[in-house]
Amino acid sequence: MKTRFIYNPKSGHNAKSPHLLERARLFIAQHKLDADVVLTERTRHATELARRAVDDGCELIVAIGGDGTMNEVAAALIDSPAALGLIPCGSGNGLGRHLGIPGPGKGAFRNLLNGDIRTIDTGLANGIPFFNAMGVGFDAEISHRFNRLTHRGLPAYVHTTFGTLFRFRPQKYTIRSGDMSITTSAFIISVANSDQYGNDCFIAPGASVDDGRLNITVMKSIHLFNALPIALRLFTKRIDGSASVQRLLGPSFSIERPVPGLLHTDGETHETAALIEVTVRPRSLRIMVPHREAAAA
Ligand SMILES: Nc1ncnc2c1ncn2[C@@H]1O[C@H](COP(=O)(O)OP(=O)(O)OP(=O)(O)O)[C@@H](O)[C@H]1O
Repeated sequence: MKTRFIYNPKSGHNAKSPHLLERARLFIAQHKLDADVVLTERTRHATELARRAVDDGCELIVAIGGDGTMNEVAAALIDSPAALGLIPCGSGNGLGRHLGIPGPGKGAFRNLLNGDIRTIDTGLANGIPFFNAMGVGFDAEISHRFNRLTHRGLPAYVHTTFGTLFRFRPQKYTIRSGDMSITTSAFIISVANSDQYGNDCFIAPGASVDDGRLNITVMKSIHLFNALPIALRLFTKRIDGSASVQRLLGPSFSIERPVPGLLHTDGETHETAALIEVTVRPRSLRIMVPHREAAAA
């Protein structure tokens, strides 16, 4: 299978140590693969590299990075015959965790040799693709601040979150889907394809990446007294029981706010219009996941 590895030297652990670059090259040599490794040089470059890989006839295109790199590579593979491979090494790895794709020290490379191909849904927010989750409000603000940090990881994420939490003000939104319309003040509106943001923080427990539907989670208010209980619920898949949370499921939604602002797609932020149209493109991305028997073992 003609394969190309796309390595982001700036993501997660790669920024601290380039050992995965060497590991990928060694893996190719050891298994005599028809494969090569290319490095990203700037934001969005991974999409260009992945497009070129598809044009070159690659059947497997492997992102070595976090959810941002995964998103950029996957964006070029929508509706293409090429499959995405993941060596998840970012700070959250939401899609990889949801799909049971192990980290590089735990079988991610082996998975590329003996994995199964699954075809998953793609979400689009005003035309911008996402594969794990998109969101507005506090969610997008945190992504924006987090992306500007030089030191990432769970401790930095927790620090950024709590540093911003009590200063952030909820905004008014109208969510529409078919005949349904809800106007509410919300702290976060998250639209998830998978069940988690990353780091086993479950924003949409029970979500499926191939059911042709997206999961909206509206968090209405977060304040001094409910922040910790909500955090505990997020990490124990019990967010549904919170009085501050409302969930919706469907193939398309619009989310309207009074003014334009930020949204994030898989953790990368974008300025966008006040009206956000969110749609799903069912089963449009092929991705290599652990072989069913190996995953069950
Ligand atoms: N050579 C480069 N120089 C600077 N930025 C880059 C380069 N290559 C890719 N990027 C950008 O690096 C960003 C971070 O990548 P990625 O999300 O994979 O890592 P992460 O943020 O550490 O992981 P996670 O999303 O899991 O937290 C992406 O926005 C990507 O566009």
